[in-house]
Amino acid sequence: MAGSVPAQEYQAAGVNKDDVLIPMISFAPFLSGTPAEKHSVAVLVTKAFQNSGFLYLKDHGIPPSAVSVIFKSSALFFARPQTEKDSLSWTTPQSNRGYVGHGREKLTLPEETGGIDELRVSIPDLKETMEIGRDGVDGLPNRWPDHLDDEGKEFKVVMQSFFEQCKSLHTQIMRAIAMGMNLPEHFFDEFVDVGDNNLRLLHYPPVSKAVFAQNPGQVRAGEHSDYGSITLLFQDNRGGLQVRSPKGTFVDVTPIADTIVVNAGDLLARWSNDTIKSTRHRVIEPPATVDHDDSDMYPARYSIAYFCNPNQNKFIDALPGTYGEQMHVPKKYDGIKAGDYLVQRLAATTTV
Ligand SMILES: O=C(O)CCC(=O)C(=O)O
Ligand SMILES: [Fe+2]
Repeated sequence: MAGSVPAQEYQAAGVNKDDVLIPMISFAPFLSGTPAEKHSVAVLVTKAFQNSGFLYLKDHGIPPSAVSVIFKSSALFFARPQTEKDSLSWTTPQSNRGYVGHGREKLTLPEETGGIDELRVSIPDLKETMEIGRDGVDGLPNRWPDHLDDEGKEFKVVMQSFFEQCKSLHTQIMRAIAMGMNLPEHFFDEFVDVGDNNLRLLHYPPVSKAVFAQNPGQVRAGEHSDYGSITLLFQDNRGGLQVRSPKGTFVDVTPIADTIVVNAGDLLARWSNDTIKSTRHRVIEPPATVDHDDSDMYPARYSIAYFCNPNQNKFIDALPGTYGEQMHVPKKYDGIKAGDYLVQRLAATTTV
């Protein structure tokens, strides 16, 4: 494009190992740059989704102060007595809202779901989560702690506000993908405007090092891919997130301050006729290099995942330009309603 800014200017090293390239991309030029700058960033973002399925996003418009408020509020929530958390329990995959206690979810690969109950008992994920959905959906209330105390009221306010900020960023990133795929910039707007997204607060409690020594298969969160369009992941500085490389090794997605790890989910991969990759990832005990203390416990880890989805009622069928006789590329999947797809996937990993 004439006058366009070289793409490299917005891209710095993130992770580059074992054929996994996770670029660091500054989003500011997309949000407020010239049309040429915007286009350059859109191409970079789309390439990252097509290449490793992962990228680090900086200058994304969500202020660090807002993120730190959410982490604080999340830590306060998980510090509540177990009985209070249990009173806000997650109920069904359709609702996907509420508190999920330790060991209740076991993230797995699709081919493993037959043995989910046995797996959950033998090597449960070492985590607890709080799931927050779009507010105001008939019959599917969020499990807010606002009736408990002032801290619970505050929790509701800050989470609602963060939910909206992340929802806007989802729309912007989908606009970047649309441009990068030579679709009209606002192509996806009508697919994501409802905000059928899911804000998941994660707490991986401190865990004895012996647990990992005794169970070679033990992880903090099992290997899986995400289900929806994209995930916005905010991590603390503890580490442990890894993606699976094409070589089959696991590569650390090292925490980088003030960035969001953004990855594509299975539904976006399907929508793109697999031109975009939904890459498997997991959370292990942090890499040995970080772990030089003498304690026999690994400290806690907190993270926040905002799972973005197309509107539940939207029919997701292969995107224009991703298949066709002229390209000699067949359409790989039947169309499916977004809500049906997501409920099927959630039902496979969690017990009611
Ligand atoms: O905690 C993390 O860093 C990742 C969690 C995750 O991948 C998930 O919940 O889908
Ligand atoms: Fe994930």
